[in-house]
Amino acid sequence: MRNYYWSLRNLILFGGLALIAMVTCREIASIARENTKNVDGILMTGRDEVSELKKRLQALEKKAKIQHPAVKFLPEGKRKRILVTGGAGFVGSHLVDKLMIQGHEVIVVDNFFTGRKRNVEHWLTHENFELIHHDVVEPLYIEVDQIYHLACPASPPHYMFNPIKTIKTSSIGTLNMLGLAKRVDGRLLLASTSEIYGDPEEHPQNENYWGHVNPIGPRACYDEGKRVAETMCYAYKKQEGVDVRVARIFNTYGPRMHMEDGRVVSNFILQALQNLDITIYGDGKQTRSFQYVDDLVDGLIGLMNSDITSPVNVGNPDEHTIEEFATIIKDMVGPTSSKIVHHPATEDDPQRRKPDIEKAFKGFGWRPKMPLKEGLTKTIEYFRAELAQEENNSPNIFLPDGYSNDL
Ligand SMILES: O=C(O)[C@H]1O[C@H](OP(=O)(O)OP(=O)(O)OC[C@H]2O[C@@H](n3ccc(=O)[nH]c3=O)[C@H](O)[C@@H]2O)[C@H](O)[C@@H](O)[C@@H]1O
Repeated sequence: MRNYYWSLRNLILFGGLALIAMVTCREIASIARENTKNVDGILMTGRDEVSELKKRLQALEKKAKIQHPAVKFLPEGKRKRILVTGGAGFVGSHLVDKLMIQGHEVIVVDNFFTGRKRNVEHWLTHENFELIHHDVVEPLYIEVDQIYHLACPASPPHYMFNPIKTIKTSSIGTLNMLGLAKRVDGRLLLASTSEIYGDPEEHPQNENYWGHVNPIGPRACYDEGKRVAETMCYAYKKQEGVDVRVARIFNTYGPRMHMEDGRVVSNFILQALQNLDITIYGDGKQTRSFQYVDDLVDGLIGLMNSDITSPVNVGNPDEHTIEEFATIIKDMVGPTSSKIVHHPATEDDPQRRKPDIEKAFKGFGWRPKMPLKEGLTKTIEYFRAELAQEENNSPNIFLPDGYSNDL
C-alpha cells in the first residue's frame, strides 16, 4: 500500500513537472518568437537608417566633389609646394586656381584685408590646398619650393587707407618672404608694379627706365614700398644667392575684383550697372593699358619658371584714355541712365602708362591674349551677378573657366 502511494505521488510529481516544463517551453518559444520579430524589426529599421545615411553620404560626397574643379595628377618629382601670399585676393586667387589645376600643392597666406575666403572657397577641402590666416609682416616658417609674393593692397584707395601698414607690408613683408626663400632654398617671385615708374617721362615704359616717383606724395607708400621691395630682392640675390623673379604688373581687371576696390574698371562698371554717375578724375585724357587677369596669371607663371632674374613688365599694351574707357564701358553695360561726370584729378596721378612687353615675349614667349571687349564682358557679368546676389542672397562663386557655378 505504501508503495502504491509512493508511485502515485511520483507520478503526480513527474506529471506536474512535465506540465511546468511544457508550459515553460511554450512560454520560452513564444518569447523567442516575439524577440525574433523584434530583432527583425530592429534590423529592418537599422537597415533603413543605414541606407538613408548612405544616401546622405553619397549626396555629400557628390557635393564635395563638385566644389573642387578637377586637378591634374603630378608625380612627386614634378609636383611643387607653392606658397601664394595674398592668395585670397583678386589676382592671387586666379593664380591659385591655375596652380591647383596644374596639380601643385598650394599654400595660401592672407590677412584678409582685401582678400576674401570666398575667392578660394572651392578649394578649401582639397588635399593639395591649405589656407593660412597670417600677416606677412610677421615671419612665417613653412617648407615650400616656390613663393609668389603678392600680399599687399594694390588699389589706390586701399593702399592709401593705411599708408604705414602699406609700407610695412611692402618692406617687412617682403623681407620676411625673402628670409623664408633663403631658409628653404626656394625661388621667390615679387609682384611689383608699373607704379614704380611713377608718372613716367618715357613712353612706353621699358624695364630699363628708372622711373619718376614723388617720394613724399600720397602714392609713395605703395610705389616707393614696391621700389624698396625690388631693391631687397636684388640685395638677397647678390648677398645670399636667393633665386628671385620680379614682375612689374600693369593695370589688371577681371572677375573677383572687390566691390569696393575703387580702381577705374570696377568703379565704372558698377556705376553703369547701377545708373550712377560715371566718375572721371581730372580731364580723362590720362591713359592706361588694361590686361585681363588670366593673361597676367600666365605671365606670372611663365616668368617664375623662366631663367630671367631681372624685372619684367607684365601688361597689355592696348592703351586708352580714361575718357574712352568710360564710353566703352557705358556702351557695353547696355541701357543705363548713368552720365559721365568729371571730378577733381587725384594728386600725382600718372598721366600715361603703357608697357613695353618685348622682354616677356623674348624671354618666355608670353603675350596677352584676351581682347579688351571679351574681358570686359566677363567682368561685367561678374559684377552683375554680384549685385544680384545682394538682392536675392544667392551664391556668386566665380570658378575657373569650364567649371559649373551650380554648387
Ligand atoms: O596696375 C597698375 O599698374 C597699378 O596701377 C593702379 O593704379 P592706377 O593706374 O592709378 O589705377 P586706377 O585707380 O584704376 O586708376 C586708373 C585711372 O583712372 C582714374 N580713375 C579711377 C577711378 C575712377 O572712378 N575714375 C577715374 O577716372 C584714375 O585717376 C587714374 O587716372 C593700381 O594702383 C595698382 O594696383 C597697380 O599696381
